[in-house]
Amino acid sequence: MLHAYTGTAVRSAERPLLDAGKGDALMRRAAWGLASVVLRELRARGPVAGSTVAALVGKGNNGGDALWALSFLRRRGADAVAVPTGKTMHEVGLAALRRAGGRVAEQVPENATLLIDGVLGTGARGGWEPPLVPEGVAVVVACDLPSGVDADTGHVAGEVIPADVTVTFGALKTGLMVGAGAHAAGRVEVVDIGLGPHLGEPDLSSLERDDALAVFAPPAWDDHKYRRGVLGVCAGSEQYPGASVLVCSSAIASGLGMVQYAGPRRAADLVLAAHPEVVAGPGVDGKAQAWVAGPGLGSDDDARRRLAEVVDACVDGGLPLVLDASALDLVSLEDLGRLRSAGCQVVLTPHQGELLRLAGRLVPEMKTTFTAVAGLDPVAAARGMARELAVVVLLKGATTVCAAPDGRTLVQNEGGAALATAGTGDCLAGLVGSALARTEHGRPSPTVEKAAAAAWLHGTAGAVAAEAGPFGASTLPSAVRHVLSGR
Ligand SMILES: NC(=O)C1=CN([C@@H]2O[C@H](COP(=O)(O)OP(=O)(O)OC[C@H]3O[C@@H](n4cnc5c(N)ncnc54)[C@H](OP(=O)(O)O)[C@@H]3O)[C@@H](O)[C@H]2O)[C@@H](O)CC1
Ligand SMILES: Nc1ncnc2c1ncn2[C@@H]1O[C@H](COP(=O)(O)OP(=O)(O)O)[C@@H](O)[C@H]1O
Repeated sequence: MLHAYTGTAVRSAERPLLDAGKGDALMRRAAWGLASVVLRELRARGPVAGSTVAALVGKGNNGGDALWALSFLRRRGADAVAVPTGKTMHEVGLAALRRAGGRVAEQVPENATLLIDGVLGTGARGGWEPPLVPEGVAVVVACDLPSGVDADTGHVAGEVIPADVTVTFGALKTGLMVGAGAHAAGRVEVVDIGLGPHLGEPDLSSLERDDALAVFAPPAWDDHKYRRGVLGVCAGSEQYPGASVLVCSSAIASGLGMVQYAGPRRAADLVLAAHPEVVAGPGVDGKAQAWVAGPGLGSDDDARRRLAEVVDACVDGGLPLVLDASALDLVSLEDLGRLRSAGCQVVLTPHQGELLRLAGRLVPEMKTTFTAVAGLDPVAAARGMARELAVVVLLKGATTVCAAPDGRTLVQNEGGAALATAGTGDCLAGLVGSALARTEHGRPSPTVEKAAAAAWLHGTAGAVAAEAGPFGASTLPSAVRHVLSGR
């Protein structure tokens, strides 16, 4: 599991070391880490001696890191060129560069093969306008953060130079894990500068492969179908029958004992045609150990009745429930209160539009806040909703944010924009349901972690599917099987 800290927290962690007079040592350690990554990138492309490395240098400490890194690179024989973006540069760093034989230029030289972005780090406020990067630059390495990324949220207020690699100091920053910041950062490498004892609790985390696969573990040798997990699916309608197939297919592909479908004839027939193993009927009676409700349900009286039936079944059995799509427009505060009282784990899986509608209906006093933060700070939006409604919220988007009522938050970035196609959210709902329905043989995982594991599997399957070209949601379940087969 990866852990990230806000830029603010990292700055506070640096404070005792700065107060102890260790600022210069910290900077040199950070810069040496940056130079090491740059050397590796250069060596992968040819000899270091004789190559030209340029750095865009801001006036703060981020620029100081870049200047020191250039000085180390100059001593390895590279032509090291600082390009200031303001009137001043970090004095000690500049002196080090000059001592090493580096130079200062007004523009990035046309023959530069590698560019260090050392303009803004954790001290950035608002946006900036980067200069044009010459075409010959083969690699961009960001110093601490791509300049202009908000280290606390990942929001990019202005423009950004997309990095191939970001070398970040002290700890992963939240801004490198969320939204535009995660997208601009490229591959992220962390350089330890000794902040560990001062960092405290992480702001958020992200599941890695093994964490997610532990949730979707294979059955135990003596499992039977009911012990592996039975998922109830209340999805699809006469108008949107396909959603029922997508939810059931992805759940089956993730490895469950049984999928039970509750819905109208036309949708049930489609499900059975695709998966004769599904147990289908009009109502909720059966052996489900968790339910997914919502995809393709519609908004008519029948949808209301069907959702009410599932909520009753979950309340009666204390069963976990995933509410997605139409169900997010239908569920009431009273429903959520009853589920909570019955001890049910509840996961809401809105995209941004659904989150805003949900806020408007259920927490009108918070609507303005949610509208303000939803786009630029999805973590705050998901956390706010999870806290207000006392449920786990999985907020979909380029970064999927899973937040628990106590604030614990996991973010996943595995999928790409190829996932932005109708019905992939239905597949995700099936995977979240599967994570909640399955019997845990090892250490029990908190609900928020199960939701994040489903997001990891969904995103990774999306990436696998995209390798073969554009795809539709019905392709995802086979990619889910592919991912799980590579355990
Ligand atoms: N502390 C340490 O010992 C260590 C710190 N480390 C490094 O320091 C970095 C933080 O350094 P920092 O605090 O100097 O801030 P930094 O990100 O360089 O930028 C602030 C400068 O830019 C300016 N500015 C702000 N926004 C702007 C905008 N939109 N457009 C244009 N200008 C803008 C702002 O000027 P102002 O507007 O305030 O006059 C200020 O001068 C951190 O990311 C890491 O790389 C490592 O070496 C480890 C040890
Ligand atoms: N730009 C993107 N990058 C990565 N994933 C995305 C992007 N856009 C959408 N997704 C993912 O695609 C899925 C879409 O879900 P949703 O909007 O509910 O679709 P539907 O309701 O049609 O099934 C979500 O899992 C979301 O996180």
